[in-house]
Amino acid sequence: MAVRVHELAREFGVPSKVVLSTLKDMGEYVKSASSTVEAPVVRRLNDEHGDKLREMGAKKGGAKKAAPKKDAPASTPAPAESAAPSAPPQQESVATESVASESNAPAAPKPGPAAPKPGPAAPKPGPAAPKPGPAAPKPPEADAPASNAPAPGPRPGGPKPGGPRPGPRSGNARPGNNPFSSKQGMQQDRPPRPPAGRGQGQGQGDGAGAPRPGGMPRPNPAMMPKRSAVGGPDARQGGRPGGRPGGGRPGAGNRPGGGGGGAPRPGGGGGFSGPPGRGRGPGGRGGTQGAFGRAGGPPRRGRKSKRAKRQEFDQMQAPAIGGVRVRKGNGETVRVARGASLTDFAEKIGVDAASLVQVLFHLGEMVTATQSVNDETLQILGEELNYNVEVVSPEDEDRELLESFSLEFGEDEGNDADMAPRPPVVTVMGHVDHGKTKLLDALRNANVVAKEAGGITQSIGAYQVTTEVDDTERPITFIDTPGHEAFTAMRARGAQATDIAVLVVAADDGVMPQTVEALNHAQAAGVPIVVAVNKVDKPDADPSKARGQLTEYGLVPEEYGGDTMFVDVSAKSGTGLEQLLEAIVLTADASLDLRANPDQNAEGLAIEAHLDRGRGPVATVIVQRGTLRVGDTIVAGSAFGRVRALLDEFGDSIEEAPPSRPALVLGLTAVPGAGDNFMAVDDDRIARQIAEKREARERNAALAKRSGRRTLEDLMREVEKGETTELLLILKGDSSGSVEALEDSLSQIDVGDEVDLRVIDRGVGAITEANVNLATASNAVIVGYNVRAQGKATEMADREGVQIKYYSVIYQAIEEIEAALKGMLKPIYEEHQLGQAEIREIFRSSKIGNIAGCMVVGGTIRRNAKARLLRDGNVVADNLDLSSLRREKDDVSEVREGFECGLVLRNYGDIKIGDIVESFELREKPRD
Ligand SMILES: Nc1nc2c(ncn2[C@@H]2O[C@H](COP(=O)(O)OP(=O)(O)OP(=O)(O)O)[C@@H](O)[C@H]2O)c(=O)[nH]1
Repeated sequence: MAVRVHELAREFGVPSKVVLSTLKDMGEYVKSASSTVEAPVVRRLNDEHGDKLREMGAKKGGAKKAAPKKDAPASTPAPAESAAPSAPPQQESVATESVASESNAPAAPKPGPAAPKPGPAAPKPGPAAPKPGPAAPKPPEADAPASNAPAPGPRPGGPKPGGPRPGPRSGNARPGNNPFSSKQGMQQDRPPRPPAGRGQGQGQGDGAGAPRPGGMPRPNPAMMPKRSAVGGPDARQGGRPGGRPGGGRPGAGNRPGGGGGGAPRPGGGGGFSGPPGRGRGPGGRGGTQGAFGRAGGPPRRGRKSKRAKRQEFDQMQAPAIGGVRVRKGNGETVRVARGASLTDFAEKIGVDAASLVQVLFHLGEMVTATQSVNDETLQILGEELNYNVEVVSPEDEDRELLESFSLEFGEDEGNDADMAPRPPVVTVMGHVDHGKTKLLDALRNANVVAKEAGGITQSIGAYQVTTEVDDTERPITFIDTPGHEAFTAMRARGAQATDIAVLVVAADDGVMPQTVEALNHAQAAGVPIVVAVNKVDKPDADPSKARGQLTEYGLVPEEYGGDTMFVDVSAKSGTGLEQLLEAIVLTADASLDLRANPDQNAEGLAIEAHLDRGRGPVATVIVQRGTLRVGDTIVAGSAFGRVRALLDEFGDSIEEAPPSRPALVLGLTAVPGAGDNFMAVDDDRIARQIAEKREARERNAALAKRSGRRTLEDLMREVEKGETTELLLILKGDSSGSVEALEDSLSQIDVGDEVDLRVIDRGVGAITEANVNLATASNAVIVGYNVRAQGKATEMADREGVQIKYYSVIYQAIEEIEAALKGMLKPIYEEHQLGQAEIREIFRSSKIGNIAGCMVVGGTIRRNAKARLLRDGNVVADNLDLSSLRREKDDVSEVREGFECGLVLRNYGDIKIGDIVESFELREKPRD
């Protein structure tokens, strides 16, 4: 990645001290000629001073230093000619351009910024004459590469064929000369290697004509017969002994000394060819010669331990990608959990995670070893390493886990004859304040009153009501958490509890943004919708407006010839409720086949769960198939236990819960999450094992997430650079549903890319010391939703300066957090003009510099404001300060139009009569 100063100096053909001083001028502190310079600095050096340095080099000792480069083509003309007739002229141009291309080379591997900056010569295929410098010393070998000349290799030092990123991502569209391509850098299917052996094929055809430099260490015979190829073996060799420490990691086509190959080495190794006769140091990372080993010379013939030899052999087997050696697979399938980190993947394929980080870096992606990476990245990495990566979703994983116990979730047992009808499960959604809660209450109460006078329902998260349709009692299950947040959160977990959605639209308000959101969610889930036009009791109610509006979203009322049932209701006065229930039943009958096998082990979903002081973990489940009975052993997410009691929405004990029946379950060992599936199993042990495995998996996932968290130092660095600001939150709530709903809503807050919000932990129950601990460590804010801090947590939070915010209304929490995020945005300043003064006279003072005698020609000149100097309408100096502003002999803070004044621009003396001094202020602009 980095190159040493003296190597840079050699490259430019100037003494090291020239490079040193140039670097110093650039503000880079570099100690000595052997200090290393990082890739971005090399790039800057090249960009800003490259030409100058090369010129100097050419003048000074051009013949001496630059000679190898310029001479090289001359020393290899024969091969080039024989290889490709067009080569000679091209070689010349390559030779002359090589410097230019080199100048970009160091930047090449840097994926982001470098990508869009294709080196001028980069795309030019110049296979025959890559970095000729090192080639010169070994002309006899030149013929070998010559035979490779036509190979489409990247031009040396031109390793930026559009940047690495697009390459791998675009699959086949990878540029042909992409040194990172699996077809190039790592290919295994290379043609047999000509006996000429060493010195040929600098990775990838690029090195043709550029034999291995004399000093290329250790032409280890062991590596010779293996892997054939144009560039193949050399690519490997390049990475091994030829590599340079750190920056070395030369690899396929990257051997710097060997002609720069594709020069994908970040930091410039590829661009700055090593001195002829000098190996580029011992192997890249992991090279057996020690990353900081000898700087060249003849190979040492010292004894090697068996282990070292073994390692070396392994290294030889390992192809290199952009200079990184990673053992490649043979197309094996590797299963990786979704969101796995490189460490996880590395473990699976038995390589070092750090090398995968590097490979990805070369592929244009910057991730840490423990950071979770997306599916696409895993696939790309797999492709590059010749593995067939199968990303396994948590659902798949869970399915497999259950399969390992010969269990299956989600399928009814038996055949058609075993199926019995089940009631529909309904979720009520709609815009805020349109009356969802009131409607749910009204439905519940109306039904209760009708049935058993005095029965008071408890909120267990769901309830069942009955209605009579065609003389039959038809039960309907309502999920009592209104709003689509919970619905979506569950869907995100692959759980779908809802059969039908009731979309509540207030007749006086019509369709609103969340109405549309809700209907989109329902439609996306393929859930039929019944529209409840609510608040029809209101004088300004206009039920037909909602009908008309919803038609535009594909919900056409039956009365308009569509197939969506619209019912006018008033949750307040109770009108239309029976019709609504009927509409639900009819819609279910018309569009769904709601049947389940009641005679099997129960399966379903946990829709709510919390920790009850007296009763321990309690969960509301909705049975989807089978029948849940007291005494059953169940596993729900990572909780398990034997059902101690089942309660219905009246708080009454029930013995069993058939399909679609919501029930409160007591007896679990832990609180499951909303949306977790549950199933009854025959054996306690199985339940425990499944729960434990799930818990371990969750823990690992959480750990991976946490370790991927940026450290405070990272954060500070980023803030300093003005890159991102992040707000970390820990959410605690009274139930898993509310926590999930809150998290889901928070994730939808959008304040642009500058600021990030991340929930690093969440849970049900009081805020504990452990929460405060985590918040302290990660500088997070704790949000308590309907919960309080427990024990010493408050004290500890005060001591540690951890902020705890309490809320009992979700929207308030969201609003405040959104405001906080906006507060974290850097202020936007806008310029505000104050006035202009014309310089009429200049007084020179040896003490305070040039004093401008001015006339304020417009507005006001203010001392504490900023100033700029205009000459003939052009800005000649900006962002200046006034060190003094005087009227007559008095210091003043401002001078208005029409008055004369004397002013001094701080640290700026280049003023002329007739110049205009403009005074302006930067005012903070409130964000919308
Ligand atoms: N006049 C009238 N007012 C109603 C009706 N239904 C609900 N309201 C009122 O509308 C307001 C909002 O009702 P909620 O049930 O809280 O609405 P919501 O959709 O659940 O609101 P959020 O929970 O905030 O999303 C309350 O003041 C209700 O009393 C109705 O049918 N007629």
